[in-house]
Amino acid sequence: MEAAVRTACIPPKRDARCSVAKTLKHGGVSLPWLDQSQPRAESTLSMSRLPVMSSKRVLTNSSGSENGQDMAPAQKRIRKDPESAKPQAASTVVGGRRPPALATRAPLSKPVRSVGAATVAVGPSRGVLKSSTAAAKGGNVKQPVASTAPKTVTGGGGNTRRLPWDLKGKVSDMEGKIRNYQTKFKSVNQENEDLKGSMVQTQSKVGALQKELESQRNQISEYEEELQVLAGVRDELEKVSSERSTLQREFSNLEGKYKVMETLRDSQETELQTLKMKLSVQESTLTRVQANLRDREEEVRCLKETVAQQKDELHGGEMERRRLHNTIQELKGNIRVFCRVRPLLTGGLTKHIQLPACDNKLITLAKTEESHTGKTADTQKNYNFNFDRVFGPGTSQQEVFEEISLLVQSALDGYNVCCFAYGQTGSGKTYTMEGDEFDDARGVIPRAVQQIFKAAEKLGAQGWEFAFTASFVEIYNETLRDLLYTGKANKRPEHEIRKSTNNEVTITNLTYEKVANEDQVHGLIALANQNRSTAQTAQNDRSSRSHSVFQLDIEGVNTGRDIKCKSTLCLVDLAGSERMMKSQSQGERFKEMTAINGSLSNLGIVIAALANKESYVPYRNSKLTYLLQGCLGGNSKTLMFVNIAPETDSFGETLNSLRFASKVNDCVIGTASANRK
Ligand SMILES: Nc1ncnc2c1ncn2[C@@H]1O[C@H](COP(=O)(O)OP(=O)(O)OP(=O)(O)O)[C@@H](O)[C@H]1O
Repeated sequence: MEAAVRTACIPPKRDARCSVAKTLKHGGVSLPWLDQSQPRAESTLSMSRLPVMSSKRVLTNSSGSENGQDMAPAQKRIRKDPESAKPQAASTVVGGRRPPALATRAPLSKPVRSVGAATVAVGPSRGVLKSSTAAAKGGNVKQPVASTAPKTVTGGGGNTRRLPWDLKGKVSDMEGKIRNYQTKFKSVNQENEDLKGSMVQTQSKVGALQKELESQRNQISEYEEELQVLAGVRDELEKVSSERSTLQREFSNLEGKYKVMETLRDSQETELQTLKMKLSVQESTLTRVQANLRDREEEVRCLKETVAQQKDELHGGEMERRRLHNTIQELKGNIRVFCRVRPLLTGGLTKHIQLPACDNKLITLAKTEESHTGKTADTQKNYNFNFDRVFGPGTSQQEVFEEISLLVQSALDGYNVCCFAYGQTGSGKTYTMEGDEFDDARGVIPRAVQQIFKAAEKLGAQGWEFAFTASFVEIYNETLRDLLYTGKANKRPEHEIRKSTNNEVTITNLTYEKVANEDQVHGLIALANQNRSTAQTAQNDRSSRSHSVFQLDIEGVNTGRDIKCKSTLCLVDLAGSERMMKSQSQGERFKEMTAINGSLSNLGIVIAALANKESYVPYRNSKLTYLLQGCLGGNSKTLMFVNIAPETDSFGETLNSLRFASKVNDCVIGTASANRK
């Protein structure tokens, strides 16, 4: 019933406000909260209810939710900017648009009718509603409703209305309402003050909270910094941890190695012990050996003394050998002649000639002479020649060399030695001097060279050192030609024989090749043969018409005994000695034969002059004698091979050669003396 009365007394908000305003204007009563000229009162009213409504209700409607979370942002906005919230609320009310909105939104929360007359004043705020309700409960709201009951008319819907004429009643109602509103206004003001107070408190709390928040933020930033530091520390720790694990792995590896090393050390210690034992055994052995060694050293010292004595004796023996050797050579004569008969090459013997009878030193050349008259029998004429040695046709190269090897030995003892082969063309001069390349057929030159180097090596043990220089020269038509020349043919130099102040004969521009062994000499002989064959191609059979002279200069030094020796081994293959008449030479050949015969007859003249001890020896009459001057003089040992051919048609030349050789053989060229210092 009371609710019904309250509902009847409360008009729709807008209508009621307008009707009250009209009534008051008409009645001359001034209501400050309705007057447009009193914005302060309305503003105050608005502040008391609208901010709450606008913040809470609007948020509720817009989101459709009333929970605290949705409200929180709005509340925060109000707290942050409370001043800005006031005009908003005020403008909402002043614009006069808020009430319809409230009326429209009212059904979303609670039915308007349940609020009763307090709906306009309270609005949707629960706090205000509670206050209004509390005010109503206080009895202020209910008062004007019951006093005019007799003068009200109840409509079909149950509402009570005053009769139109009951103005007093209406005024009374309005006054009741005014009182009611004033009471509400007061309570709202009070509530507003309370809210202000609480807002100030809240603001101070907010400030405190902000400070606290700031300090919290600072602390957070400190914590963050600390966190960063700690993150760094954590990284460091992680690094250290990984390093630690690496170190642990290395450590475990090292442990493994250490164990292996320990095992190795143990085995080596064992080995060391064994070695120590062996060492002690060895040391005792060494002591014994050292004692033995001292004994042996003493023995060696004694032996060395003996060796030295024996060396002295050997040297004395060597000197004695040389002296005796020289004596023998002197007894044999310083110029000796060997005759060698070449074997028959082609045909057999004719009935008119016999092979020369050879008997060591005798050769008999026999010739059967036919009786021209026919009355007497054919007569045989023998030509006997004595030489130092006669080699028959069957004599080997080795046998021939054995006879002259003593002479070759003299070259190492410091004597000049000259060996030359004389004879007609084809009699075997080259065969005797050079021979064939096969071992058995090797001639005097290769065998002499071999002997020289072997003997030099043996003498090396007695302190001798030898140096050898080889040269090979050809004399053709009284012209010298270097057989060891290796340059261009058109640039061959000319050569002259020179004699130094110490009577040494040299040839200008000649190749003097230092040789140290037998093979090198063989190489030079091969080169000389090549040079001779080249010349021979240009001029047929030239070698037969030229003299070839191989010279080996020997220098020996015995430093220990301060002895030096110097000598020349001269080996000569003479040109063919056939007579000019037989050859019936003409032109170039005549010139050749003239040169050959001139040099060969001059050789005979020189030998004869030496034999006769003539004051003048015509060495310079031919290149051959000039070149061989050192080897033909008093300080030399000379050997002449006279080579003869056994054929019938060579009889005359053979006889001629034997006669020439016989003259040489009769010469006694004085006593040779060794060239020693
Ligand atoms: N003792 C010998 N035993 C075998 N063969 C020989 C003997 N002597 C010479 N001959 C041979 O006789 C030939 C002529 O000999 P060689 O050429 O030595 O004569 P040469 O006197 O040097 O002639 P040239 O004056 O023309 O040089 C050669 O074929 C050679 O091999």
